[in-house]
Amino acid sequence: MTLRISVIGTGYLGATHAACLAELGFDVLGVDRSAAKVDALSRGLVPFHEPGLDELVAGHTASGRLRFTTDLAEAAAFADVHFICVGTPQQSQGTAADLTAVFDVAAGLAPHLRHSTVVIGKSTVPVGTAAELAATLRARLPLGVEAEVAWNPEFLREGHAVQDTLRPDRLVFGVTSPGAELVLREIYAAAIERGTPVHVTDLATAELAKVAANAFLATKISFINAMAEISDRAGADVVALADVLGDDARIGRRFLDAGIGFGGGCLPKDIRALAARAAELGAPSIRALLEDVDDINLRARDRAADLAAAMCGGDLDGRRVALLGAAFKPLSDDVRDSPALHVAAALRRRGADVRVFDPAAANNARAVAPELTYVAHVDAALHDADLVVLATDWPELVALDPGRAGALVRSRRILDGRNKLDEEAWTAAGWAFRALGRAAAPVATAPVAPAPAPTPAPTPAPRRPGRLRSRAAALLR
Ligand SMILES: NC(=O)C1=CN([C@@H]2O[C@H](COP(=O)(O)OP(=O)(O)OC[C@H]3O[C@@H](n4cnc5c(N)ncnc54)[C@H](O)[C@@H]3O)[C@@H](O)[C@H]2O)C=CC1
Ligand SMILES: O=C(O)[C@H]1O[C@H](OP(=O)(O)OP(=O)(O)OC[C@H]2O[C@@H](n3ccc(=O)[nH]c3=O)[C@H](O)[C@@H]2O)[C@H](O)[C@@H](O)[C@@H]1O
Repeated sequence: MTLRISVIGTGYLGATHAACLAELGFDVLGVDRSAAKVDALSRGLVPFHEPGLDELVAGHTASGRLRFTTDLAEAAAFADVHFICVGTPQQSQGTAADLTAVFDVAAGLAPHLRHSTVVIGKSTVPVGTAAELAATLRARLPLGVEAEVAWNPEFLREGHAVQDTLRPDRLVFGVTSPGAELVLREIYAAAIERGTPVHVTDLATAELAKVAANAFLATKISFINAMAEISDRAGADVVALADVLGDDARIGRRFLDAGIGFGGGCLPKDIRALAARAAELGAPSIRALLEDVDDINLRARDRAADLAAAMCGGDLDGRRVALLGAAFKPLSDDVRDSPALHVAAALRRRGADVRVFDPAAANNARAVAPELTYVAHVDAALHDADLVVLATDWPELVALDPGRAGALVRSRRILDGRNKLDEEAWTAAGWAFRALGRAAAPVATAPVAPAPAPTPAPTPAPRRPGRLRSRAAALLR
């Protein structure tokens, strides 16, 4: 018999997870407290932008394998296994995670359960949450019914969510019994058969592995942004530097793109939540590290605003700025803690007339930053601009033609906030080009000590020079 699964919380994570479970052949019921979301999803419509998800949701709602409801009692009656995928945002007062939704779900589900089950947490939570959740469930279960809690953190990236869910690079099963492990192995049988590594851990390790992964990624980005800062001071090029680092297989090139830094619904809140949890647990080292990571990240946004002002002669008042991108990353309409919108707001505060274009995120951006001006086409943003800022590296924005763009603007100035544009092509088309960490050769502020007189090179043993060697020799003569 096919396993019947409920997925509680159908946002970016839950809607994707539910649709992919249906794709894998399970009968799935998605649950959300938002009636509007449930209504849209039930009609086969995905209320956010995620490549490939529309087809899955439309197909499986039509076939009846994927349904949605607002009713936890219906989920309790329907499913053998329940996934918790609700939001765990940053608390409105403070930096810790707000776990209200996770505990509300447990408290709301438990009294309706009529047969023993596994409740699998997928939301990102502070270490220790799963154990507390198990106690919350136990306290509300009907007599004779058992519910085991397992933790199965999710590592998908927005913009690649379907592919990451169907073909994960690793699976983490935080369990307290072999039975829960068996259930998880059945759910992920297709990926396991393909050879996906499975890490079976205790609950705490599973919870912590998730936030550690996000903390490491955030640290990598802030590390390269810190190097961008010193590169600007020293007249070095952070992109070339990242290429050098990236060729070391121990380091790797990914997540070393310097620019206006990381944002989104996860990395920023997850490092803050981990720092807060570390403080509670008396683990000061990770807390100190992550506070610095956060500071460096936010400073990158300010440095972009400073550079924009410097490019306009120090004063943005009355300048028209084309801000390209509003989403926190390309291929997404998510604007949660978006660096692009943060920079846009900073430029506006300095008096600039900012016109924002984004291929998918304008509506969401308008809802959180209604004071900005949004335009429906990139040309409308470029028209008469004194400065262009690339803030989100959407492929179509990275591929903009500098010649065509140059015909639309008032002044050919461009700030590449993502270090993704082809500098040579833009400068060849007459643009003043700047990017964070790629100083147009200022500034060694401290005097550099004079180099010691060279010791004479030993006379080389005579031998026939190769072609390259003789060219070098010619250059040196
Ligand atoms: N967005 C992503 O790429 C990933 C997110 N995560 C984690 O997954 C969790 C969810 O994140 P997102 O999907 O991005 O958030 P989201 O805000 O898009 O979705 C959360 C959903 O939960 C629903 N919800 C809230 N309280 C509820 C309740 N009491 N009962 C039923 N539904 C409720 C909301 O209406 C919303 O639809 C977070 O812990 C996040 O850190 C983990 C990996 C990837
Ligand atoms: O927990 C989560 O929700 C997810 O958070 C991130 O995924 P996501 O937020 O979708 O986006 P990323 O691709 O990680 O990018 C995050 C931010 O970092 C920025 N970034 C990324 C890479 C880089 O080199 N430089 C850089 O500034 C991006 O522009 C973006 O603003 C993680 O990559 C996922 O593994 C994780 O599951």
